[in-house]
Amino acid sequence: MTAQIIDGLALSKKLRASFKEEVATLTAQGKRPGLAVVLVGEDPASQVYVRNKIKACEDTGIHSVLQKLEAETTQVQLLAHIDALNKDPNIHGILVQLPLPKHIDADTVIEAIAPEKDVDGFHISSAGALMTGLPHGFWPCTPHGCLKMLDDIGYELRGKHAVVVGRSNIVGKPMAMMLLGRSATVTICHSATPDLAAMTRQADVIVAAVGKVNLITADMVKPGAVVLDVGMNRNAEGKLCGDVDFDGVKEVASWITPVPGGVGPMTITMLLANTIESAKRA
Ligand SMILES: Nc1nc2c(c(=O)[nH]1)N[C@@H](CN(C=O)c1ccc(C(=O)N[C@@H](CCC(=O)O)C(=O)O)cc1)CN2
Repeated sequence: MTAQIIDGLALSKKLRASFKEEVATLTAQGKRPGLAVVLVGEDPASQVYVRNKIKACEDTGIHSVLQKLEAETTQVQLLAHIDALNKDPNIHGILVQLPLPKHIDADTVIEAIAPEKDVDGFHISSAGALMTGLPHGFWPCTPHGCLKMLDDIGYELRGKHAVVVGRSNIVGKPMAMMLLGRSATVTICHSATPDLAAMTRQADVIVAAVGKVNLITADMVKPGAVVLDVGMNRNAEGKLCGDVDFDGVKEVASWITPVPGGVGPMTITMLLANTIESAKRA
């Protein structure tokens, strides 16, 4: 079996076209969605992601503001920027690009964002809403993008076994909650899981979100499983790749996401969706 590709670029294009129409309608009603992106320092990958986010806003008609702060910015200064954005009526979403420089505590910064503008879905209020199934807050963009991809291929999660590899607050934990919300049986694996392959071999759906090249190989995948690759790594040749050995696993899986062109673009697409939703709620 050769897996079918879940094309995150194509799905993003389709969704963003519908967002463009929605934004035009909101703008005509005087409710143009606005996103503020805050980047501290000069991490090269973060610069690319931030640029892509601003470009996606421009393409969709969303008002965007990029605040580039130098790496030496203090936590107090950053918190003052966030406070100003919290009070800005033209801004419906605030995003602080991660990772932050080591002298800044990311948790403190995330908690300073007004929950109603937390379009990254990282605030404790959004996390609590996801955990309890309440309809306020926002869902984190990367796992939400994964769920959208499963919906797009018409995959029914109810009763399926999903194995999430990775337990970060950004991907692993919220992904597990979203899958649970769809009545999947969910296993979360991490660095202390003794036999990862024994777990993944039982999975109907694997979400790999660790940041390790070739962590998931063909022998670890049940024939016909759906494999979503959230990893964003560089291999020994400097080529962008995920956590999954794509060439091997595609011969076993039924569906698979590529890197690049899979989950990554969907992260930005769901950020746009959250920003629009925030403007609608305002
Ligand atoms: N505040 C946030 N920080 C970070 C998040 C986040 O959701 N919010 N996630 C990641 C980085 N990220 C978004 O910020 C992100 C990563 C990758 C992509 C993407 O489209 N990747 C492309 C390849 C891009 C390239 O050529 O380098 C792909 O997979 O096709 C988008 C967003 C950590 N920080």
